[in-house]
Order: sequence, then structure tokens, then C-alpha cells
Amino acid sequence: MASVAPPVFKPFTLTLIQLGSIGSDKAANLQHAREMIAKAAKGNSDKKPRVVVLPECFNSPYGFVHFPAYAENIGHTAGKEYDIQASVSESVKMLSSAAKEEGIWLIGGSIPERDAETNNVYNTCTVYSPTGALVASHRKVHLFDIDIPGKITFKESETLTGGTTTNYFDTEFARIGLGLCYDVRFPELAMIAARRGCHAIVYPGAFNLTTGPLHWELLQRARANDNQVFFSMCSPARDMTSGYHAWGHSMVVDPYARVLAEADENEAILHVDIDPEPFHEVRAGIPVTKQRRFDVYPDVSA
Ligand SMILES: NC(=O)CCC(=O)C(=O)O
Repeated sequence: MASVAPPVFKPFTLTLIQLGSIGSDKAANLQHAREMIAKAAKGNSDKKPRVVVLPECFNSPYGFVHFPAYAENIGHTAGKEYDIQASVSESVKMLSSAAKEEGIWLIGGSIPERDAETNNVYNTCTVYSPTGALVASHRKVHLFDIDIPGKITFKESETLTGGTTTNYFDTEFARIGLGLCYDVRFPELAMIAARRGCHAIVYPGAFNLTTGPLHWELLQRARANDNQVFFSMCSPARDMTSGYHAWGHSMVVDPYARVLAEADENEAILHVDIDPEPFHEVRAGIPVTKQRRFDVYPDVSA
């Protein structure tokens, strides 16, 4: 279990940016992301965003051949203060200043990261507080290696290394767990986050036109239901001229596994109220979080 108690869960607005126009020009990708963060952070007449989310791989085309060329050195270590001024990552600098200037918590989708010591490349999500501090990061643990003949073959492990840690961060209103896309297929990661006290779990992701219709909603509702938490995935918009056709349909699911909001395939901003009430209500009414039988399955009790 986590050593520090989670914050008291309070209402907040979660804002997803289903980003479009992700091309081969990294500077243009960063500029467009910055403009969309500014637009998203304005909220609307009754919603003031507290947590804003970008999609997986927002600064580079999504394809394993591209990752090494776009990779940046980040150098974040969990639990250690991160010096933004000394960072050599242009993406980290943009995300940090955006979080600070807009006064938001920012889950910065993911970017290809090169580890300065090992030279390994990771698919990495970074998170920023409203002061611009880099407070957490998550290296995609489960690499997207699939082969569905005639439909889709993808092998992240050609150029990427899998992360080795589970991650979450605390705000003043909730504990939020992290993962990336294919990680959602492995219930263990979300289960660990929930058991460490996360109220909401957010995975930037980019499913495709084969697995999206099959499993995108199913997996999010399953993870929300298994763990009785809010669960959300934020996708890029679909671009049929790019090498990878993202499913889109960024989504937020509540702890009863009800879909609270869903985008279509186009560029979009979703503002969703996260209300602690159903979180407490479902846990009281269907108390599976207290009924686990780790005496029967001790190998998953860590
Ligand atoms: N970016 C990814 O990890 C894609 C995962 C995916 O499409 C899946 O079906 O899983």
C-alpha cells in the first residue's frame, strides 16, 4: 500500500483534449498542443478545468520507426525534485510553462523519451502541477506488439523498452493513477493504482480502427468496474492521411462503469465533472473492495 494517505476526494473537472493535426513537424505539433491547452483551460460557462489531458504520442507521428528520431531526454526520477530550468526537453518545457500559465494540473499525454544513461527509448507520460513542477512520470509498461493478419501489425518493442514502475500523483482534490494505452489490457496495473488509493485513473491512448470498436469502451468500463474508480482514456483525433489511424472516442467512465462522456473521431475538447458521490456510493452498495479473498489468491495480494 501507498505510505502517504490519499487526499480527500473532492469534485473537479477533468478535461480531455482529443488533439488533431499531429504531423511530422515537432515544433508545429508542440505549438498546436499549446494552443489547444489554452483553449481547453478556459473551460466553459459552468466548468473550470482542474486537470487537462493530452493524448498518447502528441509530439510525433505514432509509429515505432519514428520514436528514436523524436525522442527527448527527460531525466525524471520519482520522488526527486525535477529542475525544469535545466531540462533539455523542449516538450517538457512547453508542458511545464503551459501548466503554470494556465494554472492547471496537466497530464502531458506521452512523448518518446531517450534515457541518457542507457540510450533506451520509452513511451513516457509526464505530469505537471499548476506551478509548472514535473510531479510524476509513467513509462508505458506493456508495449503494443500485436499482429492481426490483414488488419494491423504493430511492434513498439522494435524501438521501445517497457517501463518498470507503477505511478500515480496527488492533487489537492484526488489521487490519480497513470498508464498508457495498451497498459489498459493488463488489469493488474489499474488494480494496483486503485489499491493504492487512486480515485481516478487516466491513460492517454491511441487505439486503432480494428481494436477500437472491439475493446476501447469495453476495457475502460471493465477497469472502472473492477476497481470502482473513474477511468478515462484520451486519444488523438483520427487522421486518415497519417500512417496510424487512431480510433478517437476519448472517454470518461464513472465508478459504476457508466460512460459519462465520449468524443467522436474529430478534434475535440471534453469537460467532465468528476463527482465523488458515485465513487463512495458504489463502494458502499457493492462492497467488492472490502470483500477480496486474498487468503484464496495470495499471489495477487502484493
Ligand atoms: N497505442 C497503443 O498502445 C494501442 C493499443 C491498442 O490499440 C490496443 O488494441 O490495445
